[in-house]
Amino acid sequence: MKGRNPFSFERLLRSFTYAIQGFWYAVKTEKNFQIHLIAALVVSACGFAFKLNKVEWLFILLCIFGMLSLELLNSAIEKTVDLVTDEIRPLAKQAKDLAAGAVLVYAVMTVVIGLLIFIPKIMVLLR
Ligand SMILES: Nc1ncnc2c1ncn2[C@@H]1O[C@H](COP(=O)(O)OP(=O)(O)OP(=O)(O)O)[C@@H](O)[C@H]1O
Repeated sequence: MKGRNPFSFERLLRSFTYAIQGFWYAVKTEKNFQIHLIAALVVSACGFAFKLNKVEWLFILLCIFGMLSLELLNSAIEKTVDLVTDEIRPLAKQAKDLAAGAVLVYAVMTVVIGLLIFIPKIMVLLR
């Protein structure tokens, strides 16, 4: 059937375009996402400055891209909740706070990984 092929190149390209639009919307409008992007750039610069090895880069990349992805999902959940209701409702609060909790849990992990990787290198510099 015409237009129904799930593997068509146009369909794939269209989905990719929508994803880029979502990413760009977050870059332009979402304050927390902008903060995470700046943090990602700073951490990457530190990674190059401290000449991280391949395994350290893998962990840093997982932290950076995982954090950015979760932040996008969190924003999507916030928008969905706002779409469903503009009234104060306990379920709306729970949904938003749970999504924010997911970001927090991952953020704690990224901070711990960042400290484990960078603190020994900073100590060597300070010796
Ligand atoms: N419709 C709602 N009903 C009940 N509580 C809500 C509702 N919308 C938001 N809240 C709660 O109010 C608090 C602030 O929500 P808000 O959406 O302003 O989040 P925020 O952290 O300021 O997010 P951002 O600044 O990223 O938009 C959160 O605890 C959230 O769960």
